[in-house]
Formats: sequence, structure tokens, C-alpha cells
Amino acid sequence: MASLLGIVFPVVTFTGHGQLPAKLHSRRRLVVKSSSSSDERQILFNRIAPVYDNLNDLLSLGQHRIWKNMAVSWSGARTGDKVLDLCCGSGDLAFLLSEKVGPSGKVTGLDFSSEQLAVAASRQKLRGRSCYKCIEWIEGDATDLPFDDCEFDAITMGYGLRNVVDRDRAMREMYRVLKPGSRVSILDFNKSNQSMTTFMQDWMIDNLVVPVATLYDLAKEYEYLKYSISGYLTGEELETLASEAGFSSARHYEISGGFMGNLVAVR
Ligand SMILES: C/C(=C\Cc1cc(O)c2ccccc2c1O)CCC[C@H](C)CCC[C@H](C)CCCC(C)C
Ligand SMILES: C[S@@+](CC[C@H](N)C(=O)[O-])C[C@H]1O[C@@H](n2cnc3c(N)ncnc32)[C@H](O)[C@@H]1O
Repeated sequence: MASLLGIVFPVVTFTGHGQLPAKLHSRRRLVVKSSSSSDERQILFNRIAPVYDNLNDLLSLGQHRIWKNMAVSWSGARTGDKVLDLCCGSGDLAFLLSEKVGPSGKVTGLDFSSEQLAVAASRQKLRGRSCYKCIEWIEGDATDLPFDDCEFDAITMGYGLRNVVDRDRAMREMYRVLKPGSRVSILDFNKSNQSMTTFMQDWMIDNLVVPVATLYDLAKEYEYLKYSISGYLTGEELETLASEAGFSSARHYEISGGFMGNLVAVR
């Protein structure tokens, strides 16, 4: 397991109109723990979809765009490739992939949240570059992919695997649909072995993330972050998960002081 420290001063940008929507209408309160079901997670991501992008920019001071760029670079996606962004959400990594593969390539973004996919499609309409036209959005489950064996030249998964209930099955599906010799690049929070890192992550979520999310009646949804990180796999365990799914090699890189991590596995 290697460690890369990438701290760059970002410019915070807002997608859409730069304004966060007014407080979301409060509905049934959601309590989502790391033991939550797939349906509860689907509800969660549908519910946060309207503010997801802007809160990510605000709460990470724009850093998440750097981490996503790193994940896409590590995927090895090149001009003309056919690539998959799993758990694509509002499409951040899919858009970055389309810039790598260009108009001659093909990007598929898959997610089981219809609301997240609606945001992705609306963002795509606002973008003029020809490379963005090559993206298609599919509503589906990462544990049961609607694709043939050996279909893709690269796969990315940004902040998705931690949220998938059956991670073993998702990893096996990624192996199945990847071409031999191709890579999967999986970006997520890092479940650190360093108690100070874990303390800092929890402190930031409790004292920065959740208070801001509370302004949008999303406290429970963002509290889930902490539970999901504690229920996630360490870098070493992710490397083992990939190897057990059949990948020939797997390396987990810690980034941004160990707050985040990226698994790169080769089929
Ligand atoms: C893009 C990021 C998180 C995506 C994300 C993933 C999830 O599983 C969620 C679950 C429930 C609600 C929301 C999400 C979600 O947004 C990472 C950046 C955004 C984070 C919300 C901000 C986290 C702050 C870090 C703990 C500290 C950042 C330090 C940095 C050096 C400033
Ligand atoms: C935190 S978001 C990440 C979105 C995007 N990749 C990004 O980096 O911003 C996690 C996404 O995973 C999706 N997701 C969780 N479990 C899934 C599953 N089993 N199948 C498909 N999508 C899933 C959610 O709907 C959500 O859009």
C-alpha cells in the first residue's frame, strides 16, 4: 500500500446557478446506518441529489474534483476507449472520462438513483463540448450489470463501493465486464489505520459536514457518512477484495493526508 499526499489550493466552484436550493421539504425522517439496506441507500441518494454537487464543492473546498481527476487518470482511460463509470451519481467522473476518451470513445454512467441520473443528464445538456455527447446514463445495479463479459477498457467508481451493500458481488461484476489487462479505479474515503486520521475525519463530519447539511434538513443523510466509513474496508482489505474477485494486481493509494484513498486493480 503506497501513500501519495496531494494537497492543492482549490478554487471553490458551484455547479448550476451557484445557489443551493432552498431548504428541501421535510419528509419522513430517514435514519441510515452502515447496516442500511440497498433501498434505504437508494432513497438517501435520491433525496440528496438536488444539493449533492454543491455540498461536495462547499464541504471539500473543491478538493473532491482533484481527487476525482486522480481516479480517472489512474483508470488508464484513453482516446477511443469504451469505459464505465459505476455509481456515477450526478456524473462527475463520467464527464472527466469523456474528456479522456473523446468523441470517438464511449462512456456509460450507471447508477440506481433516478434522481442522481436526472441531475447528470441535465448537466450533460448544459455542456457544449462534443466529448460529452458520447455519455449514456443507465439506471441499474452495480451488483448485476447489464453488460457483456470483457466489454470495457476501463472502469471508475467514485464514492460508490462503500455505499454498495454486496461489495464482493460488485467487485466480481467489475472483473467480469472489464477486458483482460484493463483497470478499475475506485476512489473513496480512506478507512485509516491511524487513529488521528479517523478522529479528524469524524471531527470534520460532526462539526462541519453535518451542521451544514442540517441547513437542508439532511443531517441524517450526512451522518450516514461517518457510519459508512467505519463500516468500510481498509486499503489492505480492498486489495484483498480485488484479488479474491480475480484481479491480477491491486494497489491502494492513500491521498490528501489519508482522508481519501484510491484502489487501482488490473484484470
Ligand atoms: C465527494 C465526496 C463525498 C461524496 C459523498 C459520498 C457519500 O457516501 C455520501 C453519503 C451521504 C451523503 C453524502 C455523501 C457524499 O457527498 C468527498 C467530499 C465531500 C464530503 C461531504 C466532505 C468531507 C470532508 C472531509 C471529511 C474532509 C475534507 C478535507 C479536505 C482536505 C478539505
Ligand atoms: C456518493 S455517490 C457518488 C457519485 C459519484 N460517483 C461521485 O463521485 O460524486 C454514490 C452513488 O452510488 C449509487 N449507488 C449506491 N449503491 C448502488 C448500487 N448497488 N448500484 C448502483 N448505484 C449505487 C448511489 O445512488 C449514488 O449515486
